[in-house]
Amino acid sequence: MATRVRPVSKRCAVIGGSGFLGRHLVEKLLDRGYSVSVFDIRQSYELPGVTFHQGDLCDKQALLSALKDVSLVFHCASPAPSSDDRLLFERVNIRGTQTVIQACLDAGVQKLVLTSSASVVFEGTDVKNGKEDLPYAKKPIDYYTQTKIEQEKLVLGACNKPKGFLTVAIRPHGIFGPRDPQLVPTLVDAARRGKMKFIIGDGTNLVDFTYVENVVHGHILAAEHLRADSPICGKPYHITNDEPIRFWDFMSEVLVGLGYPAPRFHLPYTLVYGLALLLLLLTWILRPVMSFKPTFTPMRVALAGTYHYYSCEHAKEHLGYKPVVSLKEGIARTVASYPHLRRGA
Ligand SMILES: NC(=O)C1=CN([C@@H]2O[C@H](COP(=O)(O)OP(=O)(O)OC[C@H]3O[C@@H](n4cnc5c(N)ncnc54)[C@H](O)[C@@H]3O)[C@@H](O)[C@H]2O)C=CC1
Ligand SMILES: CC(C)CCC[C@@H](C)[C@H]1CC[C@H]2C3=C(CC[C@]12C)[C@@]1(C)CCC(=O)C[C@@H]1CC3
Repeated sequence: MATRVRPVSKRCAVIGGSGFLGRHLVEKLLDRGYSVSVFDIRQSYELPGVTFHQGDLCDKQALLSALKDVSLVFHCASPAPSSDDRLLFERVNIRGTQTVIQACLDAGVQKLVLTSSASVVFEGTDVKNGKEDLPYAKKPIDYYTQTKIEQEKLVLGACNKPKGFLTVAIRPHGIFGPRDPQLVPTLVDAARRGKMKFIIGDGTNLVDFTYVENVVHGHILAAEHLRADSPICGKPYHITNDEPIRFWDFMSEVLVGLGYPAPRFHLPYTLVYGLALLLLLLTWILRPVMSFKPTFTPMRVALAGTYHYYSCEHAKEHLGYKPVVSLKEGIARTVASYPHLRRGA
């Protein structure tokens, strides 16, 4: 029997495909008939239809073998924001992204979709219904954000219609869902250590939390709309759930869903932010003798106590984007996916 040959245009690569978002993206791409090449420094699963290439994205030769016969690349690799390691962020997010672009050009890749972040415009002060034309943060709140800005500029700047190399950036915000190693585990860890009794500020600040499948949907729409005659070339797009929620209501729903009490007592924002700065200073001073990671970093306190929600009108208009999973359903699926993090488990 003759084997069915997939068209070349249905072969894509996901750099960072072993991660939380990357794996969800890979699964949806497979559903949609793509064959996928995953490039990552670690291999976290096996799936039929996926070829794994283990390597560091700063290594162009390693990347080139993963990009063979690939016309579309998704770049969603990054060190974890909590690592706060300046040199690592600069190496991977800036120099590594330059290497990714060069490898795409050398391999004849036609489309590059970057996972950026809505945080590229966040400076620790309120952003309400922020659109894509907000300026990049002049004083980025941490090294992660600083290097995500440089990364986005590099990818969007590399868009070159005459060369047939098209790029676009997706800016998600507060991604959550099954298998997320960051949001729910950090929250539950803080709750188990009795640190989730307090609401920072008055608790009315609205923010975006975006269910992972909506973020995946935005990426695939962007890839499929990326053509030389499309207005999306070289542009960033916010992808959110389009349902801003109070930060502390979201935290409470997840905590209560997992059997923990909701935070109740209010603490002034400036006091907690000041304490977080002091704690950060202490970690630097004590680094030669001991190392510890504070739960309440200035970045987390800023995210917990300010408004940060973004408009996804441009994505609706140019990509035909509409969230596919509501916030309520996303929270329910997420809570159900963490039985091992339930209180008493
Ligand atoms: N989680 C969130 O709330 C948000 C995430 N993002 C962005 O989404 C993307 C994916 O994030 P997550 O899935 O949450 O993170 P993750 O940590 O689960 O996945 C990142 C993947 O990148 C890989 N990686 C890191 N350094 C690498 C290197 N040098 N070479 C090859 N692979 C490398 C890791 O092994 C990991 O599998 C990142 O670019 C992140 O900046 C943007 C907005 C919000
Ligand atoms: C201890 C509590 C005050 C907070 C626990 C939850 C936090 C770990 C998360 C709440 C908002 C999240 C968030 C991100 C990481 C996890 C949180 C801080 C990002 C920084 C991830 C990377 C981005 O690009 C932006 C995200 C904004 C929201």
